[in-house]
Amino acid sequence: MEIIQIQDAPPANNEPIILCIGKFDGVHLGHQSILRQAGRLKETGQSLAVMTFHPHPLWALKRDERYRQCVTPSREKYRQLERLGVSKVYEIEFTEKYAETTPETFVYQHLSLLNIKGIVVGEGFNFGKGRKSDTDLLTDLSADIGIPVTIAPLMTIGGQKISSTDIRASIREGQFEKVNTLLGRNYSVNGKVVEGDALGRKLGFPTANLAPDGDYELPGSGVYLGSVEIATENDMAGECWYALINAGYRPTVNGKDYLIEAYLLDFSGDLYGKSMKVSFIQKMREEENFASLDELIKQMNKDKEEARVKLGLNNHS
Ligand SMILES: Cc1cc2nc3c(=O)[nH]c(=O)nc-3n(C[C@H](O)[C@H](O)[C@H](O)COP(=O)(O)O)c2cc1C
Ligand SMILES: Nc1ncnc2c1ncn2[C@@H]1O[C@H](COP(=O)(O)OP(=O)(O)O)[C@@H](O)[C@H]1O
Repeated sequence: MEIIQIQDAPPANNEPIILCIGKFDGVHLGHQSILRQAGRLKETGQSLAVMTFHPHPLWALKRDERYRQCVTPSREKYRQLERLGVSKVYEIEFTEKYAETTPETFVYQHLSLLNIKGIVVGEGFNFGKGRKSDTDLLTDLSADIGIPVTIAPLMTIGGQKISSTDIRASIREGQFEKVNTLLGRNYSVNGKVVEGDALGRKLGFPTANLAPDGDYELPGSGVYLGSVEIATENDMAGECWYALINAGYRPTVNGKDYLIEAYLLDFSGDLYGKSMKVSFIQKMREEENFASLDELIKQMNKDKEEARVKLGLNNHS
């Protein structure tokens, strides 16, 4: 997949494309349905392209904290888009200056440089400077340069529209049954295994400490059931292990900074420096401040047993 970073107009290109425009944070079920709709419009010889923005406009312009972190920071977003058949991404660096782009400039001067056979956006899509820059205006301006626009209806679950903002809030609350349903896959954080205080192995629970590779919306403190995929040399498709994940501040050992660490069930080996994908399945309990390390170990053993029962693993290791 080709990723083209731009600050305003894209470089002129004659390759015929169907273009989806949006932030696509999370590449959730709603986004997936927009991409599927675009895929259906695609004729032989045409490819699927996405035009997206980074950072989120509401962070860039209003410093609204709810929009700083992402369900899928760029790298993970592009990995998910590629899986869904997208072969080209235009990533617009969203700045205060870019926000001044009028709808007319965006369509007549930017989009016109590409060979767009159709545009697909979700219902409620907004673009360009000014309040009336909605899907109707996009449809009208695009019609002037001969591009049909399809508005994909917003997908709902239980009467509620699927939204990246809600998903981010649910990640903070550790509600992974809900998050994973809305994403259509398990929420995950990618990164490298880094060294910690080397206490885990003394407690009988070595934990691979994660340095995330992007600005992820991170789970609230707690102990989670999940899995860890260890990357092979160049990609993320590697061995997968169930895991107990501790996210938070480790009050028992006076931890300072927020950390995600994973104890891989039935694994032994050296993971330092490897890339891993930590996926969250469900919350098991809150992180607690135990009076002693012995009490922490006792609880971790209970956690392990509970996890094995939940996962249907036999209890011999
Ligand atoms: C299953 C599991 C549950 C944990 N629960 C807690 C907890 O409730 N409170 C806490 O302070 N730390 C908890 N921890 C974190 C440990 O304190 C931490 O793994 C240990 O201090 C080792 O740190 P290290 O990786 O820096 O060596 C938990 C870790 C695991 C693997
Ligand atoms: N089952 C396991 N789960 C996680 N890490 C393991 C496991 N077995 C061995 N390891 C190794 O042990 C390291 C963690 O040991 P630990 O004593 O917690 O040290 P640190 O504080 O540096 O993370 C991991 O980074 C990994 O290399």
